[in-house]
Amino acid sequence: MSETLKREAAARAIELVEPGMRLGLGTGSTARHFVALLGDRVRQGLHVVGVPTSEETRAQAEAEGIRLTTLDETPRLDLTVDGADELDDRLRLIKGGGGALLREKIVAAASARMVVIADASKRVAGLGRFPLPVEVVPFGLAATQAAVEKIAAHFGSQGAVTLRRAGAVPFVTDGGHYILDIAFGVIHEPETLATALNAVPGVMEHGLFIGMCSTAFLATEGGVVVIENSAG
Ligand SMILES: O=C[C@H](O)[C@H](O)[C@H](O)COP(=O)(O)O
Repeated sequence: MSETLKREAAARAIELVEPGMRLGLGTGSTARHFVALLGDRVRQGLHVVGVPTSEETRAQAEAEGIRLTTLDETPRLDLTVDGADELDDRLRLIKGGGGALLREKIVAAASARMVVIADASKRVAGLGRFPLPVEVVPFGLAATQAAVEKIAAHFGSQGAVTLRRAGAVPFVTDGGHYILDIAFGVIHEPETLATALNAVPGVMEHGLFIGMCSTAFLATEGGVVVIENSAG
């Protein structure tokens, strides 16, 4: 996706921001455009407060001069704007390609509204083309991975469950956890899979965001397509 299209999707989401709003600030290359545009608005005098979903976004938002808060100080947010790795027509999402899924999900759950910004290539008929990230605690990794592999096989995974790496060492999330990426191909029952993964000791969170997103702005060469989901 070109940076221009990412920015167009972000610009549509900026139109939803109103003075005084409490915002969740997403993570990734598309959310980065939203934070940059928000910084422009703040410099023009807009008063909002934001909760970043990663240390990367925190650093960007601070550099942009956006006032930040925490969910401890501000437990309810008005709007979260974030990217996604995949979404279907019911606005079920896969997130976590950048490893920020745990904070992203906590922030989205604390928000009255979650809006996804992405390009149309992220839209799929069925989730699972993008490997599903599962965040796990380092303690007991082999046992947790074995349990996740069993679930992956039960739910039709045709591929591997892979420990995400950053060079020679495991990738470590902002929360100090590891990521297992499950190659599915197609996930036939995302809701049931989500429940099964949530039940594994050692699994902190997974990248299936179901029933959380209410609106998506998908940028195409021909303009921004809007998908709404009243259940989100
Ligand atoms: O952990 C990362 C997040 O879930 C991102 O929002 C997701 O990976 C999409 O990122 P991008 O906008 O760079 O494609």
